[in-house]
Amino acid sequence: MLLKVKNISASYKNKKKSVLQDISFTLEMGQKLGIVGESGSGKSTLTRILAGFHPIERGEVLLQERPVRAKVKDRKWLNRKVQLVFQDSISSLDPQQTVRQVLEEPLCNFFSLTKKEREQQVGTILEEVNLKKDILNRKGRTLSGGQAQRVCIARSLLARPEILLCDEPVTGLDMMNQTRIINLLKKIVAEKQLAIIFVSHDISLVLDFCDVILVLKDGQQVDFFKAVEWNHTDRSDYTTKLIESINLQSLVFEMQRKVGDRLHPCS
Ligand SMILES: Nc1ncnc2c1ncn2[C@@H]1O[C@H](COP(=O)(O)OP(=O)(O)OP(=O)(O)O)[C@@H](O)[C@H]1O
Repeated sequence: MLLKVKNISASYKNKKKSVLQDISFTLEMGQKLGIVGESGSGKSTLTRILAGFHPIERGEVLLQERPVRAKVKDRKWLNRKVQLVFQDSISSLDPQQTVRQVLEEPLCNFFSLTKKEREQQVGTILEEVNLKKDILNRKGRTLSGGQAQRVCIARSLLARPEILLCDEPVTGLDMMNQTRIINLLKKIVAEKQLAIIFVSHDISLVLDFCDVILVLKDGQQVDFFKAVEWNHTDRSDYTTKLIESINLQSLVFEMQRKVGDRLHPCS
């Protein structure tokens, strides 16, 4: 078991009620977990907890059996194991840094490598995320949204994380770039030994991309199910409404394609 979240609750100082109540799920290596829910349902709070940025009130989170806590002394350990990719990729890049500096940072922070080894790893990761080498001397603010998101994904992967935590990673990108980033993330999980947690308000995207889905509503877990079992009858009314709200034709097509891919992985 890679990650175990057991009956956690969380709140903010200025809020009377817990903003997350009794959340439980597990995540295995290589799995893609989607967290879906409307605005204010607690998705970002949950991701902050998993990355060790927000404390829990009750319950526990175990990453490879070790408790995840919002403590400074656990910061370095968690920073490498759980890497974050945000929606607003351009503003998560330091405007003063070149892409080369951005990509070398995790290598310097987490590993003892020679300059040549760092250059090799940066070169390899650029190829993996489909970026050309000439991007290395450019600064974050000169990049397009799609390029900036690829740089952020590359930076995260260089830390060799166990979990890539993507919070609305394609929101704000045009359709073409959304598809490219989703395909890139699919390729990454298929090739590397890691798990992805993909946070989105868009259930059709999550059903297409993820293996298991956690649905949140007002801080409560209303469903946790396998994506291929999306049409089972024991879904909550809320999840059923969410699913009904998307274009059913395209969903059936996507699910058939997904099941087909699993049955015939080489075709
Ligand atoms: N820093 C904060 N201080 C106080 N309350 C907060 C804070 N951040 C979030 N909240 C509250 O916690 C609840 C959950 O918010 P959260 O941002 O986790 O939801 P979300 O599902 O990620 O929403 P969105 O999709 O809009 O980002 C909301 O009621 C929100 O108002």
